[in-house]
Amino acid sequence: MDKQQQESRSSSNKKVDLGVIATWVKKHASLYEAATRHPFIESIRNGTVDLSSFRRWLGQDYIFVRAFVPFVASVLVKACNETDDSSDMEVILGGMAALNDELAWFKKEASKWGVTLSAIVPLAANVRYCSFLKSLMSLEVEYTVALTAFWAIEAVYQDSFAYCLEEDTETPEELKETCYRWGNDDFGEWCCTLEERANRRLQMASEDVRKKAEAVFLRVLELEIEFWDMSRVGI
Ligand SMILES: Cc1ncc(CNC=O)c(N)n1
Repeated sequence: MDKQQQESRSSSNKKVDLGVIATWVKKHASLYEAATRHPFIESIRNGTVDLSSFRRWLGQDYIFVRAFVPFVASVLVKACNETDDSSDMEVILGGMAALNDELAWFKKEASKWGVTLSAIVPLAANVRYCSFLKSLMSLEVEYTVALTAFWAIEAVYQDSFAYCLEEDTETPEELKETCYRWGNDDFGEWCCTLEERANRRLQMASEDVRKKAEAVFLRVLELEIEFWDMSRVGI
């Protein structure tokens, strides 16, 4: 193999290694950072978090997760119908199983913080996010697009809460369990697997579907930022 061939080969290998999603995260780094290093997350990490903000986030997130379950179920149905590879189904099913524990955890955590879940009224940003999830459940939304959204939604939480658990942070002891729920290494690895599954689909997708998936990724980041913003609304 001559030198030129080697170079083109190594540069194309590099592209494959990076993956479509990693190139998007790089390309939209400032929006990604705004979603994963939000002032609410920074305040947990440096210990200045206002506990009424935390309570508000907790109640709103319970409502979100209840809407998230049927969305994930719709991704699972699409995987079963459309993919040639059963690994996707297994990864998605793992995510669904975790949501079962998560709903129980929210109830336990809410009672610890004196938050009455049955009395929570969804705020505007939450309503917007939940209707976005609903729109993604449509049969017209391609599996690859829905899978990318699923990855993005999970990755923002994983990245944000793992950041609060890094060494030499001031995260309050009583919030560590919450951070650990999404910031733990197993969830991190599961998110990487989900990213790989999404990358695989994106790579074989048409330009049109890839464009739609990128737009959905950006919309998820915006909605996550608005969701974190909600914690700051004074009541
Ligand atoms: C607003 C929002 N985004 C992502 C997650 C994480 N996924 C499931 O728990 C979440 N709980 N809430």
